[in-house]
Amino acid sequence: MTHDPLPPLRDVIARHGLRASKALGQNFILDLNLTRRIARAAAPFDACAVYEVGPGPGGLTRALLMEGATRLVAVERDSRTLPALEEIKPHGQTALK
Ligand SMILES: C[S@@+](CC[C@H](N)C(=O)[O-])C[C@H]1O[C@@H](n2cnc3c(N)ncnc32)[C@H](O)[C@@H]1O
Repeated sequence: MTHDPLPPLRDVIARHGLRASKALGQNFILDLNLTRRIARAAAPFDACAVYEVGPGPGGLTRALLMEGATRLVAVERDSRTLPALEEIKPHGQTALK
């Protein structure tokens, strides 16, 4: 996906009642321009499997998909974020653990 077809991350976070937990070191990046810059710094993803540790609600995950990651495995310890991550799943070959 080259554009973001998903609702704004801020809305997704609100809809799922997510709050960043200090105990889990959480800090969710809402700025898609910033997450895309981060993802671009790691690109290109041709023929790569991308492993993302700690996607939270998926801000960087979306950006990785938009910048060309087609095989993405995201591992998150906070199960509260899984419903938000599930919304991203149909937009890439994404595995959630
Ligand atoms: C700073 S937040 C990053 C959030 C996200 N990447 C973003 O784009 O905003 C770090 C994330 O790592 C997760 N985390 C912390 N320890 C972890 C672990 N051992 N395995 C998987 N996820 C972990 C936290 O629950 C949190 O969601």
